Amino acid sequence: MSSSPSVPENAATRLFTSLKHPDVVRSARGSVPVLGGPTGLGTSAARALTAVREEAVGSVPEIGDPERQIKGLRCPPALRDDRALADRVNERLVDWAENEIDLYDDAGMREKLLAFDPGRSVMLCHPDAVTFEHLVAAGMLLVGENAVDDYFCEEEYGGSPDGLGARLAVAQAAIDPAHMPPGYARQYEQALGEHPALRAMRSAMDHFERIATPAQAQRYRHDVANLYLGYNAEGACVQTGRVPSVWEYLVQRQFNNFRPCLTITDSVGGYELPAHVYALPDVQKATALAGNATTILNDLYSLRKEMATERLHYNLPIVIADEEGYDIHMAFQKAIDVHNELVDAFEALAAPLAATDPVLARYLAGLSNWLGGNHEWHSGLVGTRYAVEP
Ligand SMILES: CC(C)=CCC/C(C)=C(\C)COP(=O)(O)OP(=O)(O)O
Ligand SMILES: [Mg+2]
Repeated sequence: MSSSPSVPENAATRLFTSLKHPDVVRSARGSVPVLGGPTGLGTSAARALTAVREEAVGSVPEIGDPERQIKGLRCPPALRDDRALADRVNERLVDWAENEIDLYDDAGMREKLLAFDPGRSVMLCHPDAVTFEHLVAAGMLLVGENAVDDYFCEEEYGGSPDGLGARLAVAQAAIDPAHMPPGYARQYEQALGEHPALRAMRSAMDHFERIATPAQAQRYRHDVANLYLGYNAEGACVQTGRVPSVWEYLVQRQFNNFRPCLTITDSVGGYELPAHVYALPDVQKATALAGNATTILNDLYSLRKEMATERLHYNLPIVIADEEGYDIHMAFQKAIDVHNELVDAFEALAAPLAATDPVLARYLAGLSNWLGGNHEWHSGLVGTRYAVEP
């Protein structure tokens, strides 16, 4: 059964409401809208996008606990918080992971998944999700992506940098079918069915393809291939014990990035940013800036957890400390500045871009929503998974 989640009234939802033009807001399976030049809607979209940060805090004051947030971090506010909706999504995801995927073979699977709280992540990051099923599809991808990380990259479930590239190529083939003669194809099919992370990604992709157009599904595959390129870069650093320079780390982190989660915003919202608009250099730049900001935010919130491990700590403050000779506290402050510069650059670019095209305005607001939602999700896990100080 599906139902439309409630979305609080604020700057971003006014933006979405103002964009409900029949030519631009269609079901994800509908035809691609033809885009015109700048419109009156576009101009108001740009104003509303800029206003998301300034106005929405006032209209949704109950979201976010300053005590759990990193001081000095500038980020758009989350636009809604609906624990009951998050729980419903979690329930579906746990049922899927336990009964369809058999995701983790240890006894604590349910607790592990609930502690990770993927339902709250997608509820917060996609306040304009068009139906409950769209949120579930986003949640399955999130769980699958983390399963690949757990099983193939991290040590907890046998992951390691050794041989990582070969395993990630097969992981990509779980969402991007390989084509070969039938005799070999049977072995490939069997391999996909035998590994929990591969089963998860394949099933999640099936669900996603029900809410996405072929171009949106292909966008996702491309972003995940880049994610795996980034996992390989991290694996190489861990394997050789080499701390990259700051610029090189930022290059690697642009691939090893939350980007695949952000760029499904239109699919989850039930509309499509056309491929030729998505491909524009400034749209790519805005998307990268948003993805980089929200990924560096993860570095800040997860620093303490990551410093507690034995392996090389792949994290911006660590890299800054190594390059600049700072102590970790100074490096943490500098990494906050990097995050804030990325957010500012995203917003400075997004506002004029939004004025050019109402569908693009909605997509950019969706990226902004993801930044705010992801910040709230991370700070909500402070005390369990994350911390506010190094
Ligand atoms: C969900 C997804 C697409 C993740 C890809 C990128 C990624 C693994 C992160 C941005 C988070 O990195 P990290 O491994 O540091 O995660 P935790 O800090 O352990 O949550
Ligand atoms: Mg981290």
